[in-house]
Amino acid sequence: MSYVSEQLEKLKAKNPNEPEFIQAATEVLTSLEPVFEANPKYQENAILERITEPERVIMFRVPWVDDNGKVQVNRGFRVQFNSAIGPYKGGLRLHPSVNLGVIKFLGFEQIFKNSLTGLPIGGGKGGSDFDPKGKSDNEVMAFCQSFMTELCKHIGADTDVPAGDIGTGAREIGYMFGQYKRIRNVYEGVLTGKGLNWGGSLARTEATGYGLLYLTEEMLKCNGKDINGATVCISGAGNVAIYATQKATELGAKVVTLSDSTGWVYDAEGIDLDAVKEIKEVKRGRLSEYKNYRPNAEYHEGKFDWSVKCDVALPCATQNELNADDAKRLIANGCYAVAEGANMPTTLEATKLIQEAGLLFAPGKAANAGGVATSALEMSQNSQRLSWTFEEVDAKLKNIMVNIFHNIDNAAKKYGYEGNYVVGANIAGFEKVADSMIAQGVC
Ligand SMILES: NC(=O)C1=CN([C@@H]2O[C@H](COP(=O)(O)OP(=O)(O)OC[C@H]3O[C@@H](n4cnc5c(N)ncnc54)[C@H](O)[C@@H]3O)[C@@H](O)[C@H]2O)C=CC1
Ligand SMILES: O=C(O)CCC(=O)C(=O)O
Repeated sequence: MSYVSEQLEKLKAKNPNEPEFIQAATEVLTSLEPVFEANPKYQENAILERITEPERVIMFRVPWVDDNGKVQVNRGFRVQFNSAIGPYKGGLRLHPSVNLGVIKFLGFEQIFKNSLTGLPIGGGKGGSDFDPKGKSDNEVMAFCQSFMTELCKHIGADTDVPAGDIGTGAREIGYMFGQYKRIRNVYEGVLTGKGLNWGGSLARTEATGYGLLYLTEEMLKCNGKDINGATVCISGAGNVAIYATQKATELGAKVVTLSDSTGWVYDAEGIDLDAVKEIKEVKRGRLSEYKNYRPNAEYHEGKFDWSVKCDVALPCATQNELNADDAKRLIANGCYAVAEGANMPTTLEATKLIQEAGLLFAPGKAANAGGVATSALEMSQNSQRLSWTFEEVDAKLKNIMVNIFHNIDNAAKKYGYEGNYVVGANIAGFEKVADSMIAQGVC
C-alpha cells in the first residue's frame, strides 16, 4: 500500500463519523499520489499527517431567546485548519445540516482553494446548526450576537477572518460585526462581506458567481468552446447561483434552470433574474413563486435532477447535489462542461463518470475561489483604509480566476494528467502550503 493510501486509511479510522470530510480528503489525497512519489520531502516532514489535522477546533454552545421568550440552544463551530500561508479565512455556514464533519470538509477544501488564489490566506470554516429560515430579524440578531460573543475570543483581523456562506449573508455579517466591535472594542476587518458603508468591498457580493464564470469562460476558450451562445443549467438560487446567472447572461449564455431546497424552475426563454432577486433577496421566499412572474416557466417540486438539456452545468447549491444518476443524464444530453460553484456539489462517483466521458470538469476549490479571493481583496482595502472601485476589484478578480485556470492546467500537465483539473487544482493548491509548512518547521 502506498504512503498516501495508508494515510487515507488511518484518516478514515480516526474520523469514522465524518463522511463529508473523508470524501474531500479522499479526492485531495488520491490526487497527490504523484507529488508524493516525486518529492520524498513531503513524506519525511509528515505533511499528510499534519495537513489533515486541524490546527484548532472550537465548538461551543450558542444560547439565545426566541420571540416567544423561549431559550433555544444551537451548536457553534470554528475549525482553524491551516495557517501556513496566512490568517485562517473562510465562511460561516448557518444550516440545520451543519456538524463537525461538514465544517471540517469545508475547512479542508478552503486550505487548497485559498492557496490557489495566490493571496496570503490560510484555511478555516465555521458555522452552526441554526436555521435562519423562518426566523424573524430579531431572532437572527439574537442568535448572531450570542454566536459572536464566543467566537470573538478566537478571531481577529490578523488571526482568523470569517465571512458568509449558506445562510450567512449581509444581514448576519452585520449583526456579527456589531457584536464583535461591542465586545472587543476594535474597528477592524475581522469579517468580510461587510456592508459598503462600513468596510465592505464593492464586487464581493457578485464575486463567487462572477468568478465562476470567468474561470469557466477561460476553460471553455482553452478547449475550443465558447460560453457565448451556450445553454446553461444552474442549481441553487442563493448568492452564488444568482450572480453566476447574471454573469453567464452578460457573456451571452442562456441560463434555463435554478433550484432551491424545495424545488426547481425551468424557464426555456432564460431565467428572469429580477424576479429571482425579488423572491430570494427581498422576500426571502421560495422558487415556487417564480411562476407568478413567469407563467410559461415550469416549477417542479423536489431535488433538481439535471434532466434539462444543456451545454454547461454549474452546480451552485450544496454538497453532493449532483450524483451518479444526474451525471449520466448530463452526459446523455450532450453537456460538455461542468464547473462547481458550490463546495463539493458533485459526488466522487459522479465526478469520475463526468471525467471518463470526456466532459470538462472544474472543481469547486478552483472554480468558486473568486469569493474568498475578493474577501482577501476586502482585507487589503481594510488594511489600507481605502476602497477600490467596482471596476478595479472586478478586474483583479478576473485576473485571479484566469490565473487559477492556467495554474491548475499547468500543474495537471506537469504530472502527466493533462485536462484533469481536479488533480491540477489539488496539486497546485497543495505545493505552496506544504512548502510553507516545511519552511516553518514542525508546528
Ligand atoms: N457565498 C460565497 O461567497 C461562496 C459560497 N460557496 C458555496 O456555494 C454554495 C452556495 O452558497 P451561497 O450561494 O453563498 O448560499 P446561499 O445561502 O445564498 O444559497 C444557498 C442556496 O442553495 C440552496 N440549498 C441549500 N441547501 C440545499 C439542498 N439541500 N438542496 C437544494 N438546494 C439547497 C438554497 O435554497 C439556496 O438557494 C455553498 O456550497 C457554499 O459553500 C463557495 C464559495 C464562496
Ligand atoms: O469569503 C470568504 O472568506 C468565504 C468564502 C468561503 O467560505 C468559501 O470559499 O467557501
